[in-house]
Amino acid sequence: MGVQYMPGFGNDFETESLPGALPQGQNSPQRPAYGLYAEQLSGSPFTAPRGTNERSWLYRIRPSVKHTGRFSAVRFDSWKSAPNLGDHELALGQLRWNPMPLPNAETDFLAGVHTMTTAGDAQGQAGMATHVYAFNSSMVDDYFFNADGELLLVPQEGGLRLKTEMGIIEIQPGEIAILPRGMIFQVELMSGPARGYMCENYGAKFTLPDRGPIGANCLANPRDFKTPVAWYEDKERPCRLFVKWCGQFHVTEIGHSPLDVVAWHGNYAPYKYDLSTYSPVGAILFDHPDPSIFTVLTAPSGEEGTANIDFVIFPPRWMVAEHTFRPPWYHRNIMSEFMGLIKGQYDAKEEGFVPGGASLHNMMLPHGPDAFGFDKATKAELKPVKLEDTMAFMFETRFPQHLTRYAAETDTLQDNYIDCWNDLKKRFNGTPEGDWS
Ligand SMILES: O=C(O)Cc1cc(O)ccc1O
Ligand SMILES: [Fe+2]
Repeated sequence: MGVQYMPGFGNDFETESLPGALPQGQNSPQRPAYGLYAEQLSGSPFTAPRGTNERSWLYRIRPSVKHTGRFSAVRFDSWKSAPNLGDHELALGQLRWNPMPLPNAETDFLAGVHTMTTAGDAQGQAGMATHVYAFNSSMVDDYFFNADGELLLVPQEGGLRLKTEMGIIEIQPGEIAILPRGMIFQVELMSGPARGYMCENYGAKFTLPDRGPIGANCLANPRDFKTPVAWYEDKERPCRLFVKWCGQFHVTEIGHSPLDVVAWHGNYAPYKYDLSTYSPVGAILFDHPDPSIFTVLTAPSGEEGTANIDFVIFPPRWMVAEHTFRPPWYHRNIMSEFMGLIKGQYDAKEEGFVPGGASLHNMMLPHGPDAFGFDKATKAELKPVKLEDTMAFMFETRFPQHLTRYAAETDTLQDNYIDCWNDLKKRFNGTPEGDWS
């Protein structure tokens, strides 16, 4: 039987993998069915307002206290947390990277995560980190949870099977998954090696952006978000649970799998989303709108309209704007923009920004189409054009993004990125027509 999901964003779901395992009418019966233990997992303070109050009730073979023995410190040196300042000497600049190579040595998900940037402060529960991952082996008896934030996974190559406490999620490139803070999970490869991007959100959870005058439909529609049905493994053999907690890693050895939730109900749960179900709304007469029209998920910061993180995509779409420079305009931004490319080409950078690669346009640093893209767009015949077979994305944050030493020193860093604007020539010649040759 394939993996099954329940549709909806932030619903109050209920699911059981054995008949009658989920109590009805109450959360904490004296003796739950099947001898299960009842346990609450709180994703918000008890007293959070209804709209942001998140918790689930899990009915499991063992309570979570049995899934942690004594902890000991362990290191994953390539996974960094904010604040992580001053560990490299690369000067400020607009930056771009080639794809992280797939590893030769056996590497699992935890070892394959390499942090590119950190922003804000994990302990202050504000900010984020951007990571790239590449790995070639599945976690077998190892499990993990991240107390520092929820994880947004964006595969670029290779499918992932995310076995979580609350069910199994399978994602391919073009899909994303969100694993809530504290959720225990294991990552398996579905076929070959995997590469992709991950955003770690230290702040308030991702939610759907308000649509304002767009109305009740389009952009990311709630029914296209999928939460897995309950699934468990009753596995008794030596296992390890790794934990990331305030930027440090710890491990505890247990004699069984912690993925033992037979039934659950609630609204704190992992989910996936297929980016091809995003219904973009854009310019149908003239001008290039702000990229916020392509926001899939937003993680608010407490200040209205000022996201801790916006997750934005640049999906296939028609370009029809008249008398308009159609690609992104030149830009300086108080928000900091980390971009990746899942497939195809990005219209502002047809060369150099390749699938699996990344770019960083940090707070107030100018960016925009390269000279080739500018030339092409200013000379283009403005008939309807479809941007096809493409999917770029952006993790945009209100906080400046600080490079890790890995990002600053890796061989994949392009040393000539800023040359892409070299050939933008002066067009001003004192005449109203300008020099558009
Ligand atoms: O290409 C970028 O860096 C992101 C971006 C996209 C867009 O549509 C408008 C401005 C902008 O910076
Ligand atoms: Fe920008």
